[in-house]
Amino acid sequence: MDKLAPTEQQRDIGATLQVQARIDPQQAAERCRDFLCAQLKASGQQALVLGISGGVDSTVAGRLAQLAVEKARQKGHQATFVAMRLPYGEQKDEADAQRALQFIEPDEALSTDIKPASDAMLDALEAGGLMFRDAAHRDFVLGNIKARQRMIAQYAVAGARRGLVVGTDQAAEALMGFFTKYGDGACDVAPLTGLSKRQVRAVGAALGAPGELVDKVPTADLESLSPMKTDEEAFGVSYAEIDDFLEGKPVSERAYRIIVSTYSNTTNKRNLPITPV
Ligand SMILES: Nc1ncnc2c1ncn2[C@@H]1O[C@H](COP(=O)(O)OP(=O)(O)OC[C@H]2O[C@@H]([n+]3cccc(C(=O)O)c3)[C@H](O)[C@@H]2O)[C@@H](O)[C@H]1O
Ligand SMILES: Nc1ncnc2c1ncn2[C@@H]1O[C@H](COP(=O)(O)OP(=O)(O)OP(=O)(O)O)[C@@H](O)[C@H]1O
Ligand SMILES: [Mg+2]
Repeated sequence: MDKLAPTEQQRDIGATLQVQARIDPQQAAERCRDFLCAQLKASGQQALVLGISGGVDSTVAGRLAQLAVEKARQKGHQATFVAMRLPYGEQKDEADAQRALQFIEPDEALSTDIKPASDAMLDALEAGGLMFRDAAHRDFVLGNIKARQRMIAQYAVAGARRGLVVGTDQAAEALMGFFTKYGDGACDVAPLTGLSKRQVRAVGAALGAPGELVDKVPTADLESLSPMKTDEEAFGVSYAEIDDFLEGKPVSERAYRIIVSTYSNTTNKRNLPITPV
């Protein structure tokens, strides 16, 4: 299929999301690690906190966080990385999450099941009169409750340990608005900002992450009725096309149309709350 030459609008969006067409993965890894180390010191906090799902983004951000606290300690600062397993009941890819933890080697690993609290909130909303169109609608709303429950858990630990919550948002998710507002979108530091998905994978490979995690098919895995649903299924375009768009390369007309309209429809998710002044 014919591809469209990159447009000015495409270049503007790539620049807004701070994407570079090419990166040196080793240098990018060092930059992200040093960023986290510097923010820890500048904030006067003593810990980094991050949920580890078994997906590539948290594998990479988690290893960077561990390297950052090790560097901070070398410089004489008190610093700990707390990795959190936050499954909703039993997680289908738990083995990948354990593999990620083995690779990251966090100072500390905590595990909290978010199912009881998530289900209790949905039950209470329904008891209070909230109704849904159908089972799929209810399941989608519960998915965002799960993401926000993980946010609550991470901020509780950050509060308890004088920590900063690390976010895993990268340019592909930012472009598609593919995160839960104030759920996984909420964080204090976001080291993967500006990286396309393939660049995140390249940083993971440079860090020595296991191949099966580096190449793993991305899933938000929030919908109980569609477990392990792939992000690409939800988007209707592939990450390769999203990355090409971000890196200023030609993409198909269909991909261009979907990406630009999704970006436009999710503007509010990348902005601060709307105010009257
Ligand atoms: N125009 C506007 N101006 C200001 N605010 C606006 C707005 N339109 C909606 N809103 C607000 O935004 C809310 C909708 O945003 P939000 O609550 O985020 O919900 P929404 O974008 O509908 O759903 C989140 C999407 O992100 C995906 N996700 C979530 C978490 C993790 C991952 C992953 O990749 O791992 C993916 C998830 O599968 C789902 O497709 C509305 O309920 C409303 O409160
Ligand atoms: N089951 C989980 N346990 C712990 N943290 C989780 C879990 N699910 C999601 N998270 C947190 O939410 C973030 C957003 O999820 P997302 O799916 O975008 O990233 P990922 O799973 O790390 O990578 P990928 O997007 O490739 O699946 C994760 O990076 C992680 O910090
Ligand atoms: Mg995931």
